[in-house]
Amino acid sequence: MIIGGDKEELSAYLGRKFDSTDELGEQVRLDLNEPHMVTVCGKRGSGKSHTLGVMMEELMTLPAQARQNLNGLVIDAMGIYWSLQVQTPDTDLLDGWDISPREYPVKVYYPAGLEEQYEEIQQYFHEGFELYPSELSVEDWLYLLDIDETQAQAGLLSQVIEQAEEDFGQYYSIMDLLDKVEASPESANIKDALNRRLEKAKNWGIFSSSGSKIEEIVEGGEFVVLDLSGAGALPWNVRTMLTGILVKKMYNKRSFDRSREEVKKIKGEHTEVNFPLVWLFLDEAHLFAPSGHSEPSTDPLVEWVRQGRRPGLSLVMATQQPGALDNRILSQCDTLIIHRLTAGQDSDAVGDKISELHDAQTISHYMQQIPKAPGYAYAMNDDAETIVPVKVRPRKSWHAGESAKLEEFLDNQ
Ligand SMILES: Nc1ncnc2c1ncn2[C@@H]1O[C@H](COP(=O)(O)OP(=O)(O)OP(=O)(O)O)[C@@H](O)[C@H]1O
Repeated sequence: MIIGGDKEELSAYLGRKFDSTDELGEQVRLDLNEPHMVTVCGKRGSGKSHTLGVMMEELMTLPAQARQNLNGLVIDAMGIYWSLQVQTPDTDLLDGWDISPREYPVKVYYPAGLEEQYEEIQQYFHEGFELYPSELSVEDWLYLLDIDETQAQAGLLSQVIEQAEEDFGQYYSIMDLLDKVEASPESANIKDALNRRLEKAKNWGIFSSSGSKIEEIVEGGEFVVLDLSGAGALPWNVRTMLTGILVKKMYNKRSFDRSREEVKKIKGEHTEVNFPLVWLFLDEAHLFAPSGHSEPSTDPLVEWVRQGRRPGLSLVMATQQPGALDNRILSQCDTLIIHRLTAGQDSDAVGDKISELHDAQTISHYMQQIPKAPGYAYAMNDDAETIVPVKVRPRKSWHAGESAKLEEFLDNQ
């Protein structure tokens, strides 16, 4: 069966149906033809990141003509999806699934200024990305540098940004801002305080002039992993800011391109995609769009899930805590993959969503039936009348989300 569609060649092999016996049943596939907003949820260790990895693998095996018009983009805050490039060593797990180990041609980007830290592992981490400081508004900077707008530093920051824009247009660096601070007639205390904060921002490695601009990395036919784990250097608010900027840019570019395609269609002319359709993957989504307070990525993500279908934008998110996710996002999701959840706020959030289905039981009913082992889930789609029990297939590539064990470091391993 294909959840949410009917074209097998444009669908993802997610896994096989399970029931109360040990036998697995028919294939369960997910539609990839239309844009979808997918939430994968479940408690720690239930198999969410693994399921995201399976969907990434499936996107990369779509027919070539489909693939060249889409981009798969993983915002990888945990630094675990680079391992799609390595085939799984757990070949025993593949028995009975009719699949073989595989490596995938993924391009991994890291913050350009952190090149040295990534040197040892550059076989799998290919290229740096960078952002111009001018991509951020004065308000963004105040937020990132943790400066209150009533502080004197805020006034100085806004002045130096204005001066840098006058002198260099959009092409100024943090060094230029530091020079302007130095030349300012402000008191030494205020200048020192702002300098310290700007120096810190320089060390994040994203305001470098040696990498690719983030919008240049989203190309048709490519599968891109943006490693925001940043060798531990990127504070969380920088990750959410970067995500917000990137999501907003992709949304704007793709929306405009869709209008162009529609005009061509009306004129009966052949259309080609300029900016590709995007499947965006986001793990730990509740940290990027939390309920209760707003992060810089919240509004761009809400807009993406609300308006993304027309321009062909999809989102696959994973979260341990669906109850902590902005509920404008959960309510716009058309597809849910529910791994094992514990009772409480998170089950309730998902329970509300599945109660929209005609024949659904309560969430606690499903959680009583689900096996304890990782990889079991229930899948539902707004258009389907049912909720489907599925054992997610094993990964063909290496899953890097496993816990580090001491035994790995013993000589005889
Ligand atoms: N469908 C599956 N088949 C086989 N093994 C699986 C499957 N799903 C998950 N696993 C294994 O279970 C373990 C936990 O999976 P995973 O890392 O995806 O959990 P998670 O829910 O993302 O956890 P966390 O919330 O801690 O990130 C891993 O060792 C993974 O290889």
